[in-house]
Amino acid sequence: MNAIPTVILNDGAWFPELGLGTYNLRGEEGIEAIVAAIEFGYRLIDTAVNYENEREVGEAVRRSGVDRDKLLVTSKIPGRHHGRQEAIDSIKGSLDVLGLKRIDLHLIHWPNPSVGRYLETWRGMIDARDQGLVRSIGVSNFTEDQLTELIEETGVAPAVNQVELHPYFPQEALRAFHRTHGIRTESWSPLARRSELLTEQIIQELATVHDVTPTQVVLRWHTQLGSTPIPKSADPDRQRENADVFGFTLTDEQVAAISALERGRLWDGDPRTHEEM
Ligand SMILES: NC(=O)C1=CN([C@@H]2O[C@H](COP(=O)(O)OP(=O)(O)OC[C@H]3O[C@@H](n4cnc5c(N)ncnc54)[C@H](OP(=O)(O)O)[C@@H]3O)[C@@H](O)[C@H]2O)C=CC1
Ligand SMILES: O=C(O)C(=O)[C@@H](O)[C@H](O)C(=O)CO
Repeated sequence: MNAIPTVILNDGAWFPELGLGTYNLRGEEGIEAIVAAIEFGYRLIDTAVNYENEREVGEAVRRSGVDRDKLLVTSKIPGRHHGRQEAIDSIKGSLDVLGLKRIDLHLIHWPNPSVGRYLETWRGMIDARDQGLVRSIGVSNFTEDQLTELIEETGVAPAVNQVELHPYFPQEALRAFHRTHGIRTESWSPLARRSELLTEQIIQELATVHDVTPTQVVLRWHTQLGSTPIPKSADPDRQRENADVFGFTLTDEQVAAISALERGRLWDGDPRTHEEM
């Protein structure tokens, strides 16, 4: 298997082109699944306070035996912790539960615009970075307008915006905005949560053409768009399959044909209206 390549974020930190989602990976089985992924070469592990599995992620990092500096752990501030001091307290809480000295990338999980505290929260994230509690800071589910506000008010652009992105929802305009501002795109639900996406004719055809699996076609599409997908799998064979996508290249036409599957979000996760606490 080819190693997972890395890119450099706008703050100079390294960042893998593919990582592991951990939503619903909990308990001893969850720890074992995450350790297995690290053994296959995953270096980016995505968690959140609201996944209630930061303990498992921290334990997997320790158990893996891989040098801490070669692993990148992401966690996220939930809506109920919005606010400048609340953000710092939330990060300290995450560090405690993870049992780690540093979080590599911390995100505001959802902007929750009706609460109106994401800008204050962003100021707290900047403080936390300056205090060395986290290495990189970013956001999740932020729109262009919200990103613009953060940048104009603080002069600090998020390193990453983790958003819903898959062939049914390719987010072309938002990705272009990210490119202009040096923000790395990260794709959540990159496999569209194993919906009928994997049986779409174009995906099946390209899998045959490249002698890979449908999942690998989809994940390669993400990386060629310049986004970091974080597929979740509890199964070691599927984890290995998902990470092994750097040995073939889709043509520009093939990338465009996959993007043409666009039809919209998986569920009603529009961050202008959907809020999570
Ligand atoms: N910031 C945010 O608001 C959000 C962030 N996320 C993050 O993104 C991650 C990934 O998104 P998620 O919603 O989990 O969905 P994914 O698109 O990653 O799909 C996960 C599903 O696909 C299955 N699967 C994985 N690999 C394969 C494969 N090779 N072949 C067939 N089926 C496969 C998994 O099953 P199995 O485990 O059995 O393999 C699981 O049912 C989350 O885990 C979380 O970390 C997700 C949603 C919102
Ligand atoms: O997985 C995440 O990070 C989420 O934010 C989820 O809560 C997601 O919004 C979801 O699964 C809702 O059904």
